[in-house]
Amino acid sequence: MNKQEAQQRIAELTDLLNQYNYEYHVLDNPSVPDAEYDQKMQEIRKLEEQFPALVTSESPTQRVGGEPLDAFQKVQHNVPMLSLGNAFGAEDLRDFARRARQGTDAPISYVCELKIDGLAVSLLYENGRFVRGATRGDGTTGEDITSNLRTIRSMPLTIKDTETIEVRGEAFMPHQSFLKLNEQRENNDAEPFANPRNAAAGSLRQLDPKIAAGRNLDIFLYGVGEWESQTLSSHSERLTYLKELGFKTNPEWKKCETIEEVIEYVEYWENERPNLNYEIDGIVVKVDNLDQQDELGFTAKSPRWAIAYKFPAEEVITILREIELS
Ligand SMILES: NC(=O)c1c(N)nc(OC2CCCC2)nc1O[C@@H]1CCC[C@@H]1O
Repeated sequence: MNKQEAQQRIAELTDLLNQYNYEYHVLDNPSVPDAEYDQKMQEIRKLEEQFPALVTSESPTQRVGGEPLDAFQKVQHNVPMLSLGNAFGAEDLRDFARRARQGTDAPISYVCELKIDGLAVSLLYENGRFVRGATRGDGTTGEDITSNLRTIRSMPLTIKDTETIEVRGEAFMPHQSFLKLNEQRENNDAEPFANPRNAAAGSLRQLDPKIAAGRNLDIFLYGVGEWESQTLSSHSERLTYLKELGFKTNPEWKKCETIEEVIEYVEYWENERPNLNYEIDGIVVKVDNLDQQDELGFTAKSPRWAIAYKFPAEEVITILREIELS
């Protein structure tokens, strides 16, 4: 096979393997057996060994980077990554709705999302390629953890939209991965992680991407920061668009026309929470219409158009789950 043919075959394999990866890690619905995925990964690795000049950063072989970093670079968030005010009961949610109604004339509809208990991250794509990943940090300055975020299999290395778009979400460690990791750590006399959030944060702060690659991290995307075109008019349309682009969005989000509907959603998930295979610490409630979000604006550190309804701490349930699995 000459270089030209190898380049053609590498491109074919890259598209195929990225599709298989998407089906397995985002749709949870693989169309080919693992053996076929492994066989094609073997084939592209061999071709890239024969023709090193043909290796591109989008190749599925490049998910797990090379050398460990010496330190993380700082990243400035041009659009601040804000935190959320809290609500602890239905009345707090009704107060939130009352305040929102004072800030805008049109009727308000909401979007409710499970509040994933992980690490808020920012993913920057340029010309359809993942170019930089960062932690939220203090909201304006985060750390560049691109090489670690690349290792999250459910995160696409390329998307079909070629404009500059910064996507935001929560990186997390699913329960099964957390329990398995702590089992390994205890077998190696290492300190177990207290909870999946700490485990995810600790994994993404490793300077060696090979360590993060072994931690079975996952990610749900829930918003955008910088975006060249900003043509959509609601948050729910954004969630739909992110899914179309191939991002993993949490399937449980719901558009609610009234705050009473929001309260029903919150009560449902307070009961349903133990049946999830990842940690949530509440529900995020957002005003859906983006113009209304702009009208409502922000306080010093959080939006007036969003609030976090907090569930009581889940330590007890986590311990019970460990007992049940041991
Ligand atoms: N953890 C989450 O699942 C989550 C979410 N589903 N949606 C948002 O929306 C942002 C947008 C404006 C302010 C918060 N934030 C979330 O988590 C935040 C990020 C920073 C602090 C919280 O963890």
